[in-house]
Amino acid sequence: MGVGAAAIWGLVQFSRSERWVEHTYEVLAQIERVEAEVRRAESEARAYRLTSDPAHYAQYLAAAPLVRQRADALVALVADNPAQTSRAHDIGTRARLRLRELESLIQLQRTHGAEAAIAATRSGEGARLMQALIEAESAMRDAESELLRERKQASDARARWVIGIVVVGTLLPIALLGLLMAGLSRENRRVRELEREAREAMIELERIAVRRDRLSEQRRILGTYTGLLQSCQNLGEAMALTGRVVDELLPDAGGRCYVMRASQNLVESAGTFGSPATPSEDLMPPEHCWALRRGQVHRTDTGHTGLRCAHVGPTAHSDEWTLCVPLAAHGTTLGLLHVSGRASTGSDEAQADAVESIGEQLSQTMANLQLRESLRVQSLRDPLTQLYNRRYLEENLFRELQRCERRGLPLTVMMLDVDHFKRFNDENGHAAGDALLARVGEVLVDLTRGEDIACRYGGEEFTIILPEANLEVATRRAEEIRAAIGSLSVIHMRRVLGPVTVSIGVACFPEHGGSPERLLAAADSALYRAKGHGRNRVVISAA
Ligand SMILES: Nc1nc2c(ncn2[C@@H]2O[C@H](COP(=O)(O)OP(=O)(O)OP(=O)(O)O)[C@@H](O)[C@H]2O)c(=O)[nH]1
Repeated sequence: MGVGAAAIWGLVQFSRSERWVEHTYEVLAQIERVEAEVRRAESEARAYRLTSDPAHYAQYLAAAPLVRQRADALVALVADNPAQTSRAHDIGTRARLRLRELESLIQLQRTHGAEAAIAATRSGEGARLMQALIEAESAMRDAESELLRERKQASDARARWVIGIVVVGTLLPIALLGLLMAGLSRENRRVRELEREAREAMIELERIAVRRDRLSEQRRILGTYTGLLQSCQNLGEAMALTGRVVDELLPDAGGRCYVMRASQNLVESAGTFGSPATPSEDLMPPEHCWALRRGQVHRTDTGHTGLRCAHVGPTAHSDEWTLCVPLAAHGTTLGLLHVSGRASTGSDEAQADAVESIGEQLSQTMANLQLRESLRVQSLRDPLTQLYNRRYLEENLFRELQRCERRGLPLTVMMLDVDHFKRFNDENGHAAGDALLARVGEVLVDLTRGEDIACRYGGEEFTIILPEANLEVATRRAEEIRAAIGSLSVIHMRRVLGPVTVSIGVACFPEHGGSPERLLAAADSALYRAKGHGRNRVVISAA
């Protein structure tokens, strides 16, 4: 706005200066016109003097008033400048003087002839008057030229000022516009940055919400798992449940649950689940797994530099990860939980943590189940021979008998007693007697089938139930047992003990009895008879 006003003011001033310059030129032109008219009148007067042609006289008469007019116009033109007005008056006066001298010459010619007029010119008066006029004109012209110079300078200065104003007026808005644009661009960038940060914050929030939902879902699954785990009756159930839960938590991964054998020298797969990214051995020594060696969780993937376990197959995918969680409780290694998957399927640290929690829960459960199992075994087995005890025998004989009866199958009971065991004890010591009984127990396990039930009935007396075995088969088996025990050589305290013999009584369902009591009594009676007939023999019930 200010720049515009200054520019307009500058233009007005410039135009005013220019008008003054034009005015100066006008003044100079007017001086020339005055002189030109004077010279025209002078020329016509001279021509008339020389030719006496009235046409020239008429021309002179026409030129003379113009001289006065031009001189008056010159005075009017410089009316604003007193010095120049005075000079203009001087020019007018001298021009009129020159005209008057010409007129006097013309009158002289008209009255005395051309010769007289020509003679009059020789006085030089005309040349002096003309010279005076030229000098007056020159003085005025010089003064006007000085004015012209000053006015041109003023005009140029104003022109420069206007140009300056215009340039400033043009560049300033451009500069301001540039600054404004830079500010806007900065603001725009800031807004975009804020938008980006807001977007990232939203994405992070969503991620956190998804993670929170996933974690609460994991907690729910783990809570249910822990509850169900406590109700598992055996290791098989616990392993199957664990497989299902790991599958639920890591649907794109898979693996195996392993159980440590009682010998502690092999870890055996007890169940598989999901789709593992890489296979893992069924049966392996514990040394094949870094987690079992070190007793701590072992991971391999791009973020973990852990060594690959020997039980895991070769890498099939670049984004593959493996996780081995040792299952241990009370300082005893119970097994291993092994999972493998691929990072691209979205499994994360939280899921790995969940698998570790599963490992901890499972370890506790395995320890409890093993404890329960050992208590159960203890309550059912004889600790010296590891054979079933009498309580177990009585419970199962009834059940097996019913099963065989329902299916129309035979069942045989053998009663076995070590001959002269008292003497053996007396000669070799009670500990040697124990060693012998334990060895006899092993023979009985070796020579019976899985479904047969070998028990220590009490003392040096054993009972074997052979479901589905008839008298003939059972007698053959009894002979084999008798022969095997007869050829035993037991080494105790670096001494070879024995040999010993056994007597066996055999009773068969349905021939010798239909109830557990009757069968046991029949077998015992047969054993008694075997003893009576000299021992080291098999006697079939006579009932
Ligand atoms: N070392 C040991 N001895 C036992 C155990 N249970 C019972 N005995 C002994 O076994 C012996 C059984 O002796 P007896 O019943 O007289 O029978 P036996 O000497 O084998 O004679 P026969 O049966 O007639 O051939 C007793 O001396 C018991 O002390 C045991 O767990 N360990």
